[in-house]
Amino acid sequence: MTQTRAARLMDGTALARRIVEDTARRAAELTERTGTAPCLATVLVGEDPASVTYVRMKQNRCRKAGITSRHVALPATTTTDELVATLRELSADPGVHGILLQHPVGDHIDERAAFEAIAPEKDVDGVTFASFATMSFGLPGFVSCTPGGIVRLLDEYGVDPAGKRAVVVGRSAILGKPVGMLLLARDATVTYCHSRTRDLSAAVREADIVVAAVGRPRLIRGQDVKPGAVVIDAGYNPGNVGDVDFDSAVERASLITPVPGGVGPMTIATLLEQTVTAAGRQLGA
Ligand SMILES: Nc1nc2c(c(=O)[nH]1)N[C@@H](CN(C=O)c1ccc(C(=O)N[C@@H](CCC(=O)O)C(=O)O)cc1)CN2
Repeated sequence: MTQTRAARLMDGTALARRIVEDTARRAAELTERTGTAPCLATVLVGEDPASVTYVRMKQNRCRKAGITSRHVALPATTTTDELVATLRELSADPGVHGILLQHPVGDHIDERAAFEAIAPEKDVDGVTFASFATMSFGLPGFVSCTPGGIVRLLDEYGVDPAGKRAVVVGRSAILGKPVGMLLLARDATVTYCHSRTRDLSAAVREADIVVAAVGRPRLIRGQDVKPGAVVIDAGYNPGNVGDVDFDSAVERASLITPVPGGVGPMTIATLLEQTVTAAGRQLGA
């Protein structure tokens, strides 16, 4: 008789719904107490269809949670200086409590310069150097949203990273690097893999926790997953395909995030939660 072992799914949709419900309660209390609703400014450069969809999802969720949103749509021809000026204006505007610059912004723009124009107290997407530093040192501040959401999922499913080998595949500024720092802060032994890693399969086979965050469809295959490992798929690829080959990985992992319904919803829930926190601090409540 053959025995099949399939991993438990980590349900990001359900956890995100609970976080958004709690955030909506906090937003209502804050609005009642201060007479001002929390406000998130979303900034989109160009009309990349995926980015348009993500920004719309964020605005819809804001509306449902009692957070107002102000949208700034800029043409694809926007220069770095123009984008920086827009973000500085929003940073100085007392009616805006959080700022989200949708990534990517286009190759002709210096994205880092743009991120750094966001005031740290309004950096609810956790993309500035200041947020990276506070997050890495476990100090008060805002975490990068997808990494923050991943750690919440691990907590929810009772996964303690302490002493575990965590392999992060990808080193982007808003995902790979910060998720590694959060896992390190939880005492995991963290290895980063990237395009110059010599033997990715060998590294992944050692991992108790794998975070796939590279944007390469189905790069991580079941045969490379250590039996019983926790597999987090943070890949966003066209057609809702993750970076993990789910069908093979689910047979080896103990816990795995699906795509869709895993990490994605947690990204937006974290953004909303941090927007209300930012508003509370700025409104002195
Ligand atoms: N400034 C930022 N830019 C980008 C981020 C980010 O966190 N900050 N992350 C990604 C894209 N992203 C948010 O912007 C995002 C992607 C996917 C989801 C999501 O909930 N996906 C669903 C499926 C959605 C669908 O049905 O199409 C899921 O996985 O279940 C949320 C946010 C890049 N840019």
